Amino acid sequence: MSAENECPEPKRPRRDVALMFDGQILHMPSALSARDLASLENYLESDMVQSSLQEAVLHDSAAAQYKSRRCDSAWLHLCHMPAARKLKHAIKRAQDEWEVLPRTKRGVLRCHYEDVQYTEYRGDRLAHFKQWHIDADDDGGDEEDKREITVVALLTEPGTDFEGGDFECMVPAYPDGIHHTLAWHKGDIIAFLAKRLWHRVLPTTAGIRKTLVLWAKPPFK
Ligand SMILES: O=C(O)CCC(=O)C(=O)O
Ligand SMILES: [Fe+2]
Repeated sequence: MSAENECPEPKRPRRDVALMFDGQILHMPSALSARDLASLENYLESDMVQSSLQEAVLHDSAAAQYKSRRCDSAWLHLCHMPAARKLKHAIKRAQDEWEVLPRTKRGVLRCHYEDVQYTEYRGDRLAHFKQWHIDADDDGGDEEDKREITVVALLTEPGTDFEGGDFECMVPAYPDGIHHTLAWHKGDIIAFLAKRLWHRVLPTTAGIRKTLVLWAKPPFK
């Protein structure tokens, strides 16, 4: 068959990496390829991962306001997955933008990556993280409060794989800022400053919303 007769899958128009919402979110469209997503899907559906999903734990820092959350999470190494490399690449891209983590004299990023948080927001649980929160509190003393950069990868498609589950943010800050809803797609990655961006996830009303979150913090001495 000649190339003209082949019928490739329709591709979404390529979108560029963009700073959004007053520069508080760095949006990286299609950062995960169809192949990355397919291998992740197999792994995330395995008994090993499914049996380690647990009701997500609340962070008790007062300012971070982790008070209202209902979803299932597992902490994963993902070291063998191409997606892990892409998440770290997104952290590096965010560091280039915001310079919040140290670098070596040669300019190489020095940081500690947490394990990856995989979360399922199930429609049948009306799962959510609807409490406005930041991921780390400047004045907090918890290990989580050392987080500087958050990256989130969306693994299922809004409106197709799940309903609801909007990612919302408020800029410049909660409670008096402007309220935005992120328009993003399966395979997109966003990055933001863990101590700065006020955000939340509205209830998923059908299907399953799935995300990976990676946090980077300064290296241990
Ligand atoms: O799943 C998301 O889109 C973000 C989740 C979140 O805000 C968090 O785990 O702190
Ligand atoms: Fe968060």
